[in-house]
Amino acid sequence: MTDKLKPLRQQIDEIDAQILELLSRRGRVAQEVGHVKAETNAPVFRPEREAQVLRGVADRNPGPLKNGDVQTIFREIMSACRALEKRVTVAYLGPAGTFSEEAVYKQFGSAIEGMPCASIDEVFRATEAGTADFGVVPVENSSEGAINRTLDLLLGTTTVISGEVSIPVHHSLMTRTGTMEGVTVVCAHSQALAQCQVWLNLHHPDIERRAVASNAEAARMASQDPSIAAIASEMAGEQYKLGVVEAHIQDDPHNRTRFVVIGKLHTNPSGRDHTSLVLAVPNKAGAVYDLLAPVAKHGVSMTRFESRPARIGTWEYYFYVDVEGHVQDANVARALEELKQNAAFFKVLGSYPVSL
Ligand SMILES: C=C(O[C@@H]1C=C(C(=O)O)C=C[C@H]1O)C(=O)O
Repeated sequence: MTDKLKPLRQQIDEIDAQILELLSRRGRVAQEVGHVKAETNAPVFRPEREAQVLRGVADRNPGPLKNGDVQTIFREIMSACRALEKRVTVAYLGPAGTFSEEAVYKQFGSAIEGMPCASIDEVFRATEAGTADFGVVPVENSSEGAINRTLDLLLGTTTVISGEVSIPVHHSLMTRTGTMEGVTVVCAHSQALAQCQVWLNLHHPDIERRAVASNAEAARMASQDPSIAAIASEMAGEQYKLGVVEAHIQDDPHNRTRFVVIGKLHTNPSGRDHTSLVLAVPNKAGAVYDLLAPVAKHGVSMTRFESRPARIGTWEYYFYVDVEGHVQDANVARALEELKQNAAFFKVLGSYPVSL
């Protein structure tokens, strides 16, 4: 056995030496890129370029490693190379161990400074003030719909959307002991309680449900009190040394949350992009229909349409619309120009690469 392993491990050692040499070369080139950018005051983080690199490695991947795994490795390589230019600071809804933190790492890799914030409002504030270079905020969940606070803040922010990240959201029921003995209350963020309501009704109909600030906070509470069970990610459970009572209790097995990256950076076209806008129309018959006509006319696909009350006491709404393409694409530019003519309110939130 050992005789057979030895030469194979020698091969791996030789390959690792080559990988290390190549990584070092890549790092030195990234440093040069950093110097060129510094001369022209150009931004360090280029989401469109990173998206192209990640799509490229998936397209050219000869196997046997899976595309997603190769992309994870390259995500980290780019993160480490980027950190040689500058370590970007990213604000997100904390504490550590939330799905927002997972989204941050999926977008930026781990060579960053994470800045956990107490609320979505604070993420916007930190990014607007420049305390953070970027912010990552949840915008919609596949089972529960829009994250209204994010939509409301996007309306007035001076930041733009420079990226999107979508991650699978799996919830587990966890306690200190890994059993439900002595448990009188289940704590989680209100979204997570909603995403697990059918399962809870079926298995624990009589246990009190309590909404808390985040799932990670619920996990922290459960770690200190045996009468509390938390619904959170297993990552958060591990952080607080909880035992799993039941894994994957979310009602929809394909449950996902989409996040947007906010910042001051206007992203260039990557070849596969989305553009987000907010619109309002005068309150008259057929106005929404007329408003959206240019989208179809110019062959632009709409991928999302969401409404929010304008909160000015009348039945008026803001419409949050996502379309395929970049504001610099000719058909998108023409459609937006016409949309703007018919709109009482019009704001482009940003164009950015489609998430992996
Ligand atoms: C090296 C660059 O800077 C950053 C790092 C990248 C990389 O390591 O491939 C890609 C884009 C930038 O976010 C670059 O702009 O090319």
